[in-house]
Amino acid sequence: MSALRHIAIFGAGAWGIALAQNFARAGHKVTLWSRSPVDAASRRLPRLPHVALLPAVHVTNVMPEGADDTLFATPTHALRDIARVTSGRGPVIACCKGLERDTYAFPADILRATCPGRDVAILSGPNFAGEIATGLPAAATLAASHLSMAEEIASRLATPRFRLYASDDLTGVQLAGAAKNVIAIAAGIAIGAQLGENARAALMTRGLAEMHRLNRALGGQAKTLSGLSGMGDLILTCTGPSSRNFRFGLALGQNADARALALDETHGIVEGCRTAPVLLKLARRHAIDMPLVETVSKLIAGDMSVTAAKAALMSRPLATE
Ligand SMILES: NC(=O)c1ccc[n+]([C@@H]2O[C@H](COP(=O)([O-])OP(=O)(O)OC[C@H]3O[C@@H](n4cnc5c(N)ncnc54)[C@H](O)[C@@H]3O)[C@@H](O)[C@H]2O)c1
Ligand SMILES: O=P(O)(O)OC[C@H](O)CO
Repeated sequence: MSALRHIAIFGAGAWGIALAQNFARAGHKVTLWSRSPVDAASRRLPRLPHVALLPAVHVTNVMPEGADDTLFATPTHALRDIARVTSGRGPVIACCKGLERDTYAFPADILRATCPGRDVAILSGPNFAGEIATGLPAAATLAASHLSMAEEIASRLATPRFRLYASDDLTGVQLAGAAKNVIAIAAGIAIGAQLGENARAALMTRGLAEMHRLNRALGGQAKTLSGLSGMGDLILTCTGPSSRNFRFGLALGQNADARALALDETHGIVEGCRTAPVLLKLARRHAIDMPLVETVSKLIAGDMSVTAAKAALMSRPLATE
């Protein structure tokens, strides 16, 4: 295992807590930054109240200093504001999955702009926070612009319970992480509306085809979409009932007032809701057809019913694959 490090994590939500526990369990010193005042004595944080923080995790709302590695586990829309006020040395690693609304920027673009001169990386994969927080085994992709950089960071941050696979495909990894949340909403809708398992499998597969089209146009590598951050995360999020994106879709498919649920972040961020319309605009900029992403965007906005969505998708011209 690598030498012990001081790791700063911004965002004390579900993912920040899980990462903190993982690194602390491996012996690293962890500073977990929370934007709200913290009751440090309880060693429990609201998002995962069943998890008692390990002693090596120091929770604070004061900017951490002197960390070897800095990770961001905030929602994507909060990343720019947080990253621009951090300082320090060592790599900055975004662990969020999404696209910024007005700029169409992926997390690595945001970190490049806000943390000039520092190495930038992305951590993404099939990772439910609750499982990692309790020490169950998992794996993810660690991507950077150069493979040697990704390998170096991955070897430092991998732990006995969290394997990291290096990649030099920032584009593919980030596109997959953003898009799978949108497809998971579609999968949830299919199950919620009792359209069946066949429909879910078809949505996942055709969703993956849409991801491939845009990935190609953006310059991402096809093989990335078969990896942990691609297929791996797509499978987990579309089939794992603890996915917030899937659960949001499920509620939408059951005609529940899901939009209110998505906007209420007290139950955790539903990134796919914010991502869907931005992803659609990005695809249009590149003249890429993403009918599934378009349909999910309309359903989220309340501009289409599930019945109309089913009819529209089933009556599209037949195609090859
Ligand atoms: N939960 C998971 O299983 C998981 C796994 C992998 C990746 N992710 C990704 O990690 C990111 C964070 O997810 P999460 O599950 O931790 O969400 P969460 O809703 O549980 O927590 C988000 C945290 O960010 C903080 N935050 C929100 N807005 C902020 C702002 N403007 N400034 C500062 N802090 C702010 C919140 O207070 C909260 O502590 C998302 O992009 C998500 O897709 C989540
Ligand atoms: O709960 P979700 O839908 O945000 O998914 C969490 C992770 O991204 C799964 O890898």
